[in-house]
Amino acid sequence: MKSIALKFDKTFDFVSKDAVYGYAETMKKHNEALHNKTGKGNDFLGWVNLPSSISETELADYEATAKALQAKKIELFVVVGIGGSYLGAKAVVDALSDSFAQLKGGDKPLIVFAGQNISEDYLYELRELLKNKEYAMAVISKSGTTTEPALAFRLLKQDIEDKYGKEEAKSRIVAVTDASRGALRKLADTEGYKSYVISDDIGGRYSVLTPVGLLAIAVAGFNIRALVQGAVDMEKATGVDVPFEENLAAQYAAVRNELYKNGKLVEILVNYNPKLHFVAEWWKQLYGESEGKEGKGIFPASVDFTSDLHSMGQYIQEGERKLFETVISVASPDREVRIPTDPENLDGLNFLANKRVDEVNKMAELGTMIAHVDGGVPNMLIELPKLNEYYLGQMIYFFEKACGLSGYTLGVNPFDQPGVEAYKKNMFALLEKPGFEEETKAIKARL
Ligand SMILES: O=P(O)(O)OC[C@H]1O[C@](O)(CO)[C@@H](O)[C@@H]1O
Repeated sequence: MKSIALKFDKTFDFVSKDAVYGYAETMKKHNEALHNKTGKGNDFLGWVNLPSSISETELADYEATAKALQAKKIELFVVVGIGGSYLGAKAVVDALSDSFAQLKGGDKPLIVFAGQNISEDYLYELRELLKNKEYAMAVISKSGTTTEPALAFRLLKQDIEDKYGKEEAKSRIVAVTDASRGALRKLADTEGYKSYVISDDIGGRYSVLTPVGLLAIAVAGFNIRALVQGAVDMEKATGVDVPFEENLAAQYAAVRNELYKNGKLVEILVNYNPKLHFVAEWWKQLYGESEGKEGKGIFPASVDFTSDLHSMGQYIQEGERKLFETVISVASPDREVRIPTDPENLDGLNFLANKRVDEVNKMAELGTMIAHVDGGVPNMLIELPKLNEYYLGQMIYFFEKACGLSGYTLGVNPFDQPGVEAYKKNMFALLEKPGFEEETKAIKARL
């Protein structure tokens, strides 16, 4: 089986090859700390050996639940969750789905999301849609206390019970949450929902290969075994005994840290296939929450090319020189479209006649990389042979492992997110949540 590849020669105008390879020992040490659980945040390292420890029983269970829900002829599967409790599933499902699945329909349920925002319009419009659809639901929250999904689920739970009756609704709701803590665990146990446990040692942003991601991906009709197999193979390929020269995760972590040391403060994840848009959103949470702390960290940004070359391209080419790019490139598209010859050639495009659209896309990709490097933006390339479950599984684990290594190199704990509490505290104070009386007084005095 082929593997995803990492190319970073287009960073050597900015950082030296020697400096990058000079990280070999550091990366080995950090990789050992991840595997031996001796580094910061070592109570959140359940993801390190997760792929190889997913059992046949677990996979069969997710598949059976997905089948049982599909058997109800559901048109929609509503996934209620936010952050790591939604982005992984969204990333994989979008990457594998027909671009127009929402309009074309098909025999597999579409996945829609809720609880990933607090927009009243969004919730109203979703509830209107659900009135006329057959659907089921997963409510996913590791802590079981996150406001956004809890609020959405309060509304949607009532709707599904009104539509199907309490008993049938019960068989259409799956909860994914912590084993014992949190309001969602209590609710799921009291109501008797089918439920899955997110283990304590796996943080939300590292949870896509748990039921948090796998259930929805299976309901959407994709092959979770191939996804997990890709991750298993990448777990092996980035193990402690794999030398730096062969360890893609260690190399990626080294290059981005060396670029950061040399003033490249923003990393832009680039794709040339809009199906990868949410892979970048997932990656932004993974790296942003893991590294952005203690006044440090590369800012993770993303663009969809070539679309954004016509909006953000100017800035990337000539704006502040604090950027570097990591391009995700898919070697072969799934479909073939050739450009026809036009005898009149009024549009002047006959120089492209008989070429595949992907050839034009690839030349845009190559031309852009060269232009951006010339403009002072170092470029790395992650190549996926194809956009399928197996290579996505490889890429997910590659990014996770590299993130752990990168965070340790930066000197932070890549597995906590203390900064997220600040907005929550203010929101609760403003909403006068019981227990926040002092904060309410203090914040109101500032308004
Ligand atoms: O799964 P939960 O506990 O609802 O958390 C959702 C998201 O919220 C955060 O905890 C941030 O508040 C993320 O780390 C997490 O992915």
